[in-house]
Amino acid sequence: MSRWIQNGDNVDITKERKNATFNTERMSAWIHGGDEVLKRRREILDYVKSNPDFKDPIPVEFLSREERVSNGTRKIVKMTDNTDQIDGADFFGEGMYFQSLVMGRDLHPLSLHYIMFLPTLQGQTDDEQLDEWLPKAIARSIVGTYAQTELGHGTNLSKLETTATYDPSTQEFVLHSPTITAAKWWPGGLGKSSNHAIVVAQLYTKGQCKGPHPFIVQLRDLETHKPMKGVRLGDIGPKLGINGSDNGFLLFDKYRIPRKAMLMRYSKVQPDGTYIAPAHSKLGYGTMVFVRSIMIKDQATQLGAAATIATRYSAVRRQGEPVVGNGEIQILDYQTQQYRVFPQLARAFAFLFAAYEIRDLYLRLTEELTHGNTELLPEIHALSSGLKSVVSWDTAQGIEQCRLSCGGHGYSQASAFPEIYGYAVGGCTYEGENLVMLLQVARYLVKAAEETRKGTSNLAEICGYISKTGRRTSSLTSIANYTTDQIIEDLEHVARKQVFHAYDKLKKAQQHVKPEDAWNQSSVELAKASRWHVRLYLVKTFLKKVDKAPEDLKKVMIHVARLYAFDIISSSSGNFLEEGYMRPDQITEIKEGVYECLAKIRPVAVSLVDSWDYDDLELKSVLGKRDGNVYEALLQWAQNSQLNKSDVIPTFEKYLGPMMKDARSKL
Ligand SMILES: CCCCCCCCCCCCCCCCCCCCC/C=C/C(=O)SCCNC(=O)CCNC(=O)[C@H](O)C(C)(C)COP(=O)(O)OP(=O)(O)OC[C@H]1O[C@@H](n2cnc3c(N)ncnc32)[C@H](O)[C@@H]1OP(=O)(O)O
Ligand SMILES: Cc1cc2nc3c(=O)[nH]c(=O)nc-3n(C[C@H](O)[C@H](O)[C@H](O)COP(=O)(O)OP(=O)(O)OC[C@H]3O[C@@H](n4cnc5c(N)ncnc54)[C@H](O)[C@@H]3O)c2cc1C
Repeated sequence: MSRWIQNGDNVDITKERKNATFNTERMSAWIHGGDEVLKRRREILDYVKSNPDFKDPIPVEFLSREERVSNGTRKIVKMTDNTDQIDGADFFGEGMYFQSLVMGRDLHPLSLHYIMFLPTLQGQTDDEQLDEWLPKAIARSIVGTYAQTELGHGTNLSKLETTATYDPSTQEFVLHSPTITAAKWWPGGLGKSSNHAIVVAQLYTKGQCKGPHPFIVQLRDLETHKPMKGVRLGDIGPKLGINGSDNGFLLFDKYRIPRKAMLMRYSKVQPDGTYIAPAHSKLGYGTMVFVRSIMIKDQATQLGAAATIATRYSAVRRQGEPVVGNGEIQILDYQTQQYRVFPQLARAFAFLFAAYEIRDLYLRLTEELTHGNTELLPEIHALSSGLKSVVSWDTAQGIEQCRLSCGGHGYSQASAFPEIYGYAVGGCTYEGENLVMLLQVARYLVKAAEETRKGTSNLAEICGYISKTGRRTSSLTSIANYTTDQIIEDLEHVARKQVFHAYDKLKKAQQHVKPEDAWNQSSVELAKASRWHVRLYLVKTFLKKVDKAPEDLKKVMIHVARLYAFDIISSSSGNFLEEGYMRPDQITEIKEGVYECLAKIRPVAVSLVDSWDYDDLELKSVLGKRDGNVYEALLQWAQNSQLNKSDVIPTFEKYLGPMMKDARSKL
């Protein structure tokens, strides 16, 4: 039974909760990593709810840009005054939850300080630099961002234009933006809030360019907060989402910084200008790998929120009367509605469980790097890049499906969908544009294919399927007997086939054209191979997690996990039918499997979304309210509109009034 049934809740949603075949508390604990984690979430929630400093004056949708930045800044300062309320070391868990409750989806002027500035200091400084900068950054006596992208270059770091030229006579670097396209553009919090930044610039020493390197740079005076001489910066204006964040631009005019401003854990420049290269050329990209890994949980949380809103609303919304006279039915009863919403819920779970895996892998990498071992780097780069791309894309599409499933009310900002979408879809672009990152995965897969073809393969577990000899036809007989192993075998077949298809295309093209043209001409197929590789990983991870679940939870979650897999197969049936691997009747079976899963999930859908443990404070959606009383809440929400401050607005007196008066006088 759910703990959420209260007097005054909408009757339909109450009835749904009574249908639960499992304990939502147990399910929540399983989803979030155990009873203790759940208990801590509740404590953090209670703390946030009880603190008036974290309240918004009105829903943020009604605030202007300046008010959003100001309100966000006020809250994040209060929030970070109170980090003793959470386990600071558990950024992925308690940190992200705390900030999500307090800050919502607007981001804020300290986002980059915590997500990239601090992690770069931790990951890229030598001991002396760490001692100098980390305490200041933790104490927030300085606020920093991560300034890498430029107007002219985002993806291709090797062509960044900002230069850092070493001058041994003064032991300083001279930072310079030689062109307009060299202007740093996008960094969060850069416009008006940060007084420091990690600036990624082309390092020149002894007349040679050594490629992009990170520097810690003071941008504003610590007392007046005015830009330093030689530094020009500002806000880049409103965006599709995250308008509480002052993303900014930055130009340098021969701005001098000390030699020790170059972060020297891996690469070094000695006082005489001698350059010492890092053990692995991509170690300097470590913070991006970190963010790509934490993004997976963030995206899963956004898609889970969208699915929760759509499911709860679909339980209380009644529309259509299939049997005339029997009254309108809950829209959740329509199979088409279930087909639209439940796969999004299944995806959100798949992404969350993958997020746990990538977190563990990232922690292993950090540990290995402390021993100077970089072996895991290519694997985690490929996996985090691939997950980031597939997850953020599916999340954006999924949020939109959830929005559409709520009809007209989904289009209102009251639903929270515009906020959720605007926030989450940025993830398709930042930390590496999705297609570019898929092509990074492809480089890894091409190597695995090459190894396999040479017969010398000793592949990492994650791409072990590439060297397997699979079946020529699917062993699926009936959906009821379709086992986890068979599902994985079938997905492995398609992933492997696409990897070799792309690989062979590339090799063939290489015989006729230059390597870069061959790559370009094969890139659509290569990106497809990457997507299949990631989907396979997601399905495996999800099924593995459910396999280990306690029996009472497994009974429910198995349908969700199978829906995730069947939805992938049925919506790409062409790939499975190719060369007769599957027969049309097998695809029909899988489609029936989808419908069966929808029917199994239907009665417990509300309880399943309750198990995600979103509080109304976190959802920030009128449609997704736990009590289901959406109509009263919509009417109340609309009262916040600035236009409702008076019955007759000045614009009427100015334009519409005279127009109508004039027309009346002519009749
Ligand atoms: C405790 C207190 C708590 C307080 C709480 C506060 C709470 C704070 C808030 C928390 C909120 C949580 C929510 C989190 C998510 C939301 C975040 C939103 C913020 C968004 C911020 C965005 C920032 C940015 O976007 S920064 C800019 C990012 N830019 C990019 O990603 C650029 C993409 N380009 C690249 O990465 C590269 O250029 C690349 C990889 C495309 C090509 O690089 P290259 O150097 O040209 O290399 P290439 O020749 O292609 O390849 C050579 C070789 O190297 C391999 N490679 C490349 N990269 C890596 C790597 N990183 N690691 C390992 N190997 C790598 C590549 O694969 C090649 O290998 P081979 O094939 O073997 O040759
Ligand atoms: C919300 C948001 C927040 C951000 N925050 C920060 C920040 O804090 N700090 C920071 O430094 N940056 C930040 N960025 C910038 C972000 O990292 C870049 O936008 C991103 O890396 C993509 O680079 P780009 O914009 O130059 O796109 P481009 O690289 O110009 O991409 C444009 C198109 O070209 C394609 N393309 C490019 N290269 C290739 C290739 N090699 N092969 C095939 N196709 C290619 C892409 O797929 C894409 O379709 C942020 C961006 C956003 C949207």
